[in-house]
Amino acid sequence: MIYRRTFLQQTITTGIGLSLLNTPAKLFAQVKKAKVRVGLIGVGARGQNHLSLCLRREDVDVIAICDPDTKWAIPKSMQLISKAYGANRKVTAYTNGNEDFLNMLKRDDIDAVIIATPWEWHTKQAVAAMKAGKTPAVEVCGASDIQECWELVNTSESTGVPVFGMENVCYRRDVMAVLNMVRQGLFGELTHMQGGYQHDLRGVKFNNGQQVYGGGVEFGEKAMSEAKWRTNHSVHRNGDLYPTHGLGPVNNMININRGNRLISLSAVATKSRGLHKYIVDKGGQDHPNAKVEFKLGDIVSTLIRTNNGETILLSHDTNSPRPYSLNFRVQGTNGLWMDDLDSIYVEGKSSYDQWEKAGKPDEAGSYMNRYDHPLWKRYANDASGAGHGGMDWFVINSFIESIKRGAPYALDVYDLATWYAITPLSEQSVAEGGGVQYIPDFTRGAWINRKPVFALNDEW
Ligand SMILES: NC(=O)c1ccc[n+]([C@@H]2O[C@H](COP(=O)([O-])OP(=O)(O)OC[C@H]3O[C@@H](n4cnc5c(N)ncnc54)[C@H](O)[C@@H]3O)[C@@H](O)[C@H]2O)c1
Repeated sequence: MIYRRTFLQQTITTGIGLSLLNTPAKLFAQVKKAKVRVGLIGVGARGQNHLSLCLRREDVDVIAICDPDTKWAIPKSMQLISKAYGANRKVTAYTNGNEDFLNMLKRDDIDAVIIATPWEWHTKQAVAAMKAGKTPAVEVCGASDIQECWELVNTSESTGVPVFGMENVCYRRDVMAVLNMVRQGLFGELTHMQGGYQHDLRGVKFNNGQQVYGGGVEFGEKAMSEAKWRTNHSVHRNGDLYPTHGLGPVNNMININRGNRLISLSAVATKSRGLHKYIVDKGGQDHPNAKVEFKLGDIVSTLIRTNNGETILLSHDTNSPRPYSLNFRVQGTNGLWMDDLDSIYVEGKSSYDQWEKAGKPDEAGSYMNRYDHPLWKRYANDASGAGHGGMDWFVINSFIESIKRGAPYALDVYDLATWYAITPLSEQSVAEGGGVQYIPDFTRGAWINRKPVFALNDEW
């Protein structure tokens, strides 16, 4: 067990002053370590990415993996492990059904776990990890209900075990350069932001059971990887099911949970057409899945209001043919950046009413070059070849370096709970025709004094 209980948690567990249970435990203390011993829960498509990155690092020992899929996930992961570690080093695989992660968590030689499982497992597994004294890094999604978000926060506070939220887009190179621009005041005072998940997932939501992507229109038991579980969320739910890629990055720009907070949202959805059409186009009108009624609207728009007066528009658009875009727009009193058109406008610098190109980090003199974030300047080579243009390296690096240094996570349990909460609240809002939903303050008031910690320098 690597976690020292802080004074605050000692006070709670010794029963002096129960009212402290309502105070956020900001004092999570990790013990510094030279090497982090990691277990992975869920080694499907995403878990294998994380596994590869862990295997590349000299400061990580992969101790165990856990996944009930012995046909694909476990053999593929074991191949990666033996390629990196050779035949003599033993890494244990826990494969005995959905609850075997509990056995993995009983080990006393694991410090941290990475959770990359279907959405419905994240909270259960993160809570069990915290209770077992292992600090979890949890993949992104949205919660099933608000209670889940509170469970994450309450367990983290009561056990003193910190949680890392694996929002990799926060580490995207252009997004970090824009964060740098924001912090240097280029856009003036921010007023409005946009972000979202606009990704044609039809080939992810359906496959033929033999390959991860496309090749058929099956989902559920006849399919593999995400089509096995993710598509069912589109059958039963109507809201922003994947809010974090758009929200996480812009939250860092306006210091959400650190001097600012999300207050309320209102969401609306279009009709649902794309998934049904895809099944008919690819599988024919007579395919049994052509009878499935999908609840998820093709495009869900969620408008969020913050305490400090900004608005954030999130879009969730995963059922239609379209090129990938996270739809970022970051706008202030002095100008704005939009990623779709690679465009930027800064009053006093840009010609009146004319967009400029934001450019690329390797284009001398471009905005992206001049404002390239110090972390990327320092670590671009280490990140090279890692998933999603390198940002996946940064997310693992941030998790591991924080543990090694005994430092607070840059993306913590309050961030995770806030991101996750958007999903059930947007579902509720859509069901009420756009009715306003209030977003809980998971910090219980501590946001007023908490200070920004995300990527303040070039360290990690
Ligand atoms: N941040 C990103 O860019 C990004 C990209 C892809 C996926 N993800 C997220 O990663 C997570 C996993 O997605 P994926 O694409 O790897 O899906 P996947 O279906 O390929 O992998 C999930 C794995 O979890 C395993 N699993 C299911 N129940 C389990 C349990 N009870 N215990 C242990 N393992 C269990 C499955 O057998 C499967 O191998 C999801 O939350 C997804 O949204 C994030």
